[in-house]
Amino acid sequence: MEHRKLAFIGAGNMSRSLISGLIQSGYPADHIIAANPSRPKLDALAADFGICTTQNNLEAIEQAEAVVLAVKPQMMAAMLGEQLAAGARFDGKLLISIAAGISVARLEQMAGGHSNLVRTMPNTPSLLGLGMTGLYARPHVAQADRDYCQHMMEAVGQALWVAEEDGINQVIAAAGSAPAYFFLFMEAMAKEAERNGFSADEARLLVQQTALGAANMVAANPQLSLGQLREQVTSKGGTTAEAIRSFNDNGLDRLVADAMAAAVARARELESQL
Ligand SMILES: NC(=O)c1ccc[n+]([C@@H]2O[C@H](COP(=O)([O-])OP(=O)(O)OC[C@H]3O[C@@H](n4cnc5c(N)ncnc54)[C@H](OP(=O)(O)O)[C@@H]3O)[C@@H](O)[C@H]2O)c1
Ligand code: PRO
Repeated sequence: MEHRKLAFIGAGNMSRSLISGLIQSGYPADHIIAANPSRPKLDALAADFGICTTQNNLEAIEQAEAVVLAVKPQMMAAMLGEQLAAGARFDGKLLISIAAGISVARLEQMAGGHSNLVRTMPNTPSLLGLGMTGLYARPHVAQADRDYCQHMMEAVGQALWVAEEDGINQVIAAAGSAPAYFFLFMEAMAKEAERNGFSADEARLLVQQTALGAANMVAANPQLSLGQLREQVTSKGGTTAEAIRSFNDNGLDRLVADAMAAAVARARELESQL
């Protein structure tokens, strides 16, 4: 992929995930700079990945061709306002937002009218090159800038463009927030395995290896539907059938649909507030 000078404004969890994945994919460390108000996360990024760091956002923005906006949504307006007031110029730069709940129209306002913007929604497995990212851009954004963002997200996992901006909120529900759903499910399983006599380490191993195996089975068998893979485990009159019956009797589909709808509703609410 093209190796533009890339700045991350905000060096938290998601920036770390993306930077780790990018470095693993061969992105040159001296082309990445991260800015953050406090030093510890910057020091860890410099030590772990050899990237450049600064506590001065403006310094990072000035030397970058592409700028990843990676602060919390609630901080975005203030952060961009401060940079503009300090003399930041975004002309000729590509802004890439990873923030939930801020529309491109609103970002454009926050960035002083700069409209070369791509809105993305990655997730934390990008850290391992196993991320899933949704992307959206308005029609005027150049193909070269779209390609750069897509290649960047493909360097840390898989990428999917959405045609309508609200699709980003659906990506949040199905991928951005979703690693946490699987962790929650695994936590519940590990708790029950512990209750049934396994040590914490044993319970984690049982759950972790099974989740890894199941996800890999899905990836390795594109010709099989998720339902077919489930059926392969489910012997007639056997144990799995009883577990699945219990999930269904307790309304698993409804629970999942409600949780995903709640994530979308919150994303839309943030869009209306920020
Ligand atoms: N985490 C995820 O799974 C995920 C997935 C997709 C998208 N996102 C999006 O990614 C963005 C960041 O989320 P996160 O989870 O990485 O949050 P986070 O871990 O809290 O990271 C945010 C970082 O921004 C820094 N920061 C605060 N004010 C700043 C400023 N004025 N200038 C520069 N940096 C500033 C914070 O520094 P201090 O801590 O030192 O104050 C912190 O390191 C959010 O917009 C979120 O919606 C997150
Ligand atoms: N983490 C962010 C949040 O919880 C956005 C998706 C994942 O809002």
